[in-house]
Amino acid sequence: MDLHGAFHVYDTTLRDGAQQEGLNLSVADKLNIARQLDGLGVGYIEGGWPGANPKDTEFFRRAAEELDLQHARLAAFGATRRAGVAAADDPLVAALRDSGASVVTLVAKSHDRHVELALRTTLEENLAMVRDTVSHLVAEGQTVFLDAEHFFDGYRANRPYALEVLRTAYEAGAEVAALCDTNGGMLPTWVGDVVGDVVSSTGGRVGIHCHNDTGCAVANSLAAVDAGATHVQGTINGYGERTGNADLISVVANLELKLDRRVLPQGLLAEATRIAHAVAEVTNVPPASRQPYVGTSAFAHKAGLHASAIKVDPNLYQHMDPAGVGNDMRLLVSDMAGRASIELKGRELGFDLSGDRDLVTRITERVKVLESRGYTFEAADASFELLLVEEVEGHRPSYVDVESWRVITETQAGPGAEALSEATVKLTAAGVRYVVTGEGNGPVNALDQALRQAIGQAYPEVAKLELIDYKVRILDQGHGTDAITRVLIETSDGESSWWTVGVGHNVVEASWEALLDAVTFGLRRHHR
Ligand SMILES: CC(=O)SCCNC(=O)CCNC(=O)[C@H](O)C(C)(C)COP(=O)(O)OP(=O)(O)OC[C@H]1O[C@@H](n2cnc3c(N)ncnc32)[C@H](O)[C@@H]1OP(=O)(O)O
Ligand SMILES: CC(=O)C(=O)O
Repeated sequence: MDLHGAFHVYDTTLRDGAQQEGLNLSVADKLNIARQLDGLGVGYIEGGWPGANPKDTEFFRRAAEELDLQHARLAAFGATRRAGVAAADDPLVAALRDSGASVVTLVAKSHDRHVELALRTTLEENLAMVRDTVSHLVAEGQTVFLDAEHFFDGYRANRPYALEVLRTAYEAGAEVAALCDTNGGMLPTWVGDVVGDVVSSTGGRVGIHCHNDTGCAVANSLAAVDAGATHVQGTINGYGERTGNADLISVVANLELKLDRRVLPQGLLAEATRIAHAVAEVTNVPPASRQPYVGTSAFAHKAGLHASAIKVDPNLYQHMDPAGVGNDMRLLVSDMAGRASIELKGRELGFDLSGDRDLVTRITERVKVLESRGYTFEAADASFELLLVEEVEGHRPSYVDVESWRVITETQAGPGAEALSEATVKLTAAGVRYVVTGEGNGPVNALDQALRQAIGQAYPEVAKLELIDYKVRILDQGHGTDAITRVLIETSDGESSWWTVGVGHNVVEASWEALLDAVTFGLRRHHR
């Protein structure tokens, strides 16, 4: 498939995505993301604006040396020459020319008001800026795309001029004119009408670049493609200025899976979930669980009625097979579960509960009662698994017999003195009684230390377990310090992680319950 011919999938995560508030990428981050994007099979990776800042200039230098792209071409982004300056003499145009990128995407004004107010030049000079810059770079051997900024607003204000900017670019050698909904205010039918007119009026290749200010960036991009655009821009996870750009994975998945258009190399869409999450790791922006296609909740089912139909055929409550984008179906257990949810969750965890209606009913009812007391099993799979094992095997998995625990917090007198907690745990493990004291900077930390030191003497594998996240939620607000507290704990053994839950009037008591579940689950996993 000729990715650069039939249809352009153009990623701007490293340029417009990096314009998102709170997102800051180093050169190494950008190189890492570029490799991920190439793994997804996009046709173009816009790497940034060389010449605008040292980091982007450095990115293009290192990309030329270090990136071995299999699918994508690297694009350098920049603006048309300044008014009144020859393109060859404009330092920012020179930086694009010398970037080593084979493609340059030039942002140009196409809205008459912007030309006059922002550029403070004449409409004629703006056309000359477009013409000179495109032809200069084409003459230097680069492929040039034009990003027509504020195109849709400009088209409404002065259609002949907006079209004239595009025609000028095409005549100077631009291969694509991407129509930008820069302020993100468009709706799909409006975009479709304008793109259709541009395609028939200019005969040039049209692209689309949408922002998400109306929540329609993906829909607007699809409307543009439907109307004849053959170049679509977007970003991974929809990063971008303000409310972001079109989420490129949603756009591409819709094109491939719903509209039957091949826009990525065969098989690579199945990498989408992994890549979206890998990019989120680099950007350090937590991935949105409800993100279409690739979110962890995208194929998660909570309602009992859904699960009972899914038991017959998952497609009854799913718009597609999650494997198509590398995602997984998940069953959530909560007070909204019915027997089918429990049965399916059991299957997911390796238990066949299908033949025992009473058992499934008992587990379902127990979950509902516990959830009414504040437990949440959809967020604590490991605690649910222990409950399941207890019901199936008739006893709760246990490696220790806890006799007692206590914790005190002490503050020494004097300026700057910090509170220190000390916990004592008494338990029997593998037939031996242990009395162990642990210290920590808080009561839960001290308890965690004491518990793991005590168990660790009988089961050294506990040393691998690490508490990696801890969440506390007060459940019945209004009761002040008498409220019920729910604690969720995430624990890792270095290979995977799991969540456990504890509930109590006392935050330390709730934490202890979640800690004990966490260690029990870890040991059970190790011994299996
Ligand atoms: C719609 C978009 O998101 S486009 C991408 C925008 N991205 C960025 O702005 C990030 C990178 N930008 C930068 O680092 C800086 O703004 C630079 C290096 C490009 C320019 O910095 P400065 O020279 O300090 O100018 P400043 O940012 O204040 O203003 C932009 C200048 O570019 C001009 N300009 C804006 N759009 C264009 C254009 N399409 N073609 C040519 N010139 C343009 C403006 O008129 C202004 O000119 P002036 O300095 O004569 O007033
Ligand atoms: C070019 C660009 O990012 C925009 O117009 O939104």
